[in-house]
Amino acid sequence: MSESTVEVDIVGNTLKYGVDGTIDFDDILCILPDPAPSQYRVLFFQKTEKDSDESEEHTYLKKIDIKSLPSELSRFVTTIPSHLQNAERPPVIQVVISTGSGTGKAKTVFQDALQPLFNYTGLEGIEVYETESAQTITELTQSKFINHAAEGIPQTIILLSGDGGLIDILDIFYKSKQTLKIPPNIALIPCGTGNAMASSIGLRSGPIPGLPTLLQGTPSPIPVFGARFSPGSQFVVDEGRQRTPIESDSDDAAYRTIHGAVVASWGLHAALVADSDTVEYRKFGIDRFKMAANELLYPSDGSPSHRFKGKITMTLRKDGHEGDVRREILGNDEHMYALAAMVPRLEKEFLISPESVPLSGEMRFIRFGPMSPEDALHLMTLAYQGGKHVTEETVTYADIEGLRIDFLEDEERWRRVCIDGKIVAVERDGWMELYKEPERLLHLIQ
Ligand SMILES: Nc1ncnc2c1ncn2[C@@H]1O[C@H](COP(=O)(O)OP(=O)(O)OP(=O)(O)O)[C@@H](O)[C@H]1O
Repeated sequence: MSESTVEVDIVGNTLKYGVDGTIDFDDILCILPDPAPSQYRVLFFQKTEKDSDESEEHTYLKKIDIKSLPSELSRFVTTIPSHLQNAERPPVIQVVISTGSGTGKAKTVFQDALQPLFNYTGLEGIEVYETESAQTITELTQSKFINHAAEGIPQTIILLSGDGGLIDILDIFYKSKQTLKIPPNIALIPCGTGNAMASSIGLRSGPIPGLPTLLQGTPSPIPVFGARFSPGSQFVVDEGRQRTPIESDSDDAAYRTIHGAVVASWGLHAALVADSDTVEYRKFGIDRFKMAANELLYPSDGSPSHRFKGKITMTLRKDGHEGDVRREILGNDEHMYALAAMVPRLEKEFLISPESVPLSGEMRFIRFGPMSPEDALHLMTLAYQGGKHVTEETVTYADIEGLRIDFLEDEERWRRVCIDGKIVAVERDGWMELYKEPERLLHLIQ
């Protein structure tokens, strides 16, 4: 790096270099010590302004090499973590670009920031995969990630996606019959719509969210829940037009299982996620959820919002008895919103479960019954205002060990549930049961 190292000055909270180079401290990703003595590499973000209607705004990762380290910059000095570089047991680094996530920015984020990060840090041999269909991540997990884990090969999977990518991976891991020797490390670069997991572990700030944590975070086990369905239940895919079977993870034909780490819901939440998962709605980014909610609360045919019918049974811990549980059936069979969450946030500002601690393994249940659209919207607004909805009398908020719903609906569209963004249509007279998985097979960099 020596041929192009520059002198720097610190003025306030900015680094000045060259003729008119300026870097705001907030735009510094990290400073890497160079193998050469007294040299450092500053990695920083630089935004290009949108100069015409056609061109998109980009945030690029750039670098300068500097001759000395002013003390004001010492807090940025970072060494490459062992989940990216390890002389003794080099990890396989795999990047997955989910081209269908969010509003389709994942590839741009990779080209503008992640690829330069690899170049500037000298990380080589990175395997990069782009999704070509909704099955790509599942196929990659079956053909690559599971085998590495079974062979004891350390691996880091960098996911440029929403929650969907994480869920595709974990479902295959939890259904695998292989003995898994080493959990993969998963790093999230949130590129989805809700990005519930990334929002919950605090990855949603900075010019490229997730990138600082990739460099400075450490792995933690991911708690996972299982959702068992009565055997005729199916995935809803292709904008609601098709149904696909749920792979069974056991020889037991009595149920089907899906795994998740974020949320299982029925009622308003599941219906709005399902209805808004179309190419048309996806163009609106995060607003697609509010638009679909509006249509459900104020149906355009003038009918009242739906009263979802089903019997809900909560499994609760008995006070003071570790491991002992009791079951409680809700007194009312009509519902508007029923949701179990393993994380506090479903979007950056949507705090559905303020008492949830991310990655703690707790599961919380949030439910309210049929009410006017205005009152329902008020509760949703409170959720955006620091999760205040949970103190309202109309809301049930409970720390649960499990949950069962027996659906009492004739029409399929009211039997749709959402598991971490995936939609399942439960069969008529069918049921869903949620439970906490005892094992932790994957690690998340946080
Ligand atoms: N090239 C592709 N063709 C078809 N489907 C794709 C493609 N790439 C990704 N997908 C699918 O698009 C969906 C995107 O899900 P993902 O969770 O990553 O984003 P999101 O739904 O926008 O965000 P979130 O779940 O955080 O709200 C997934 O079901 C994924 O399998």
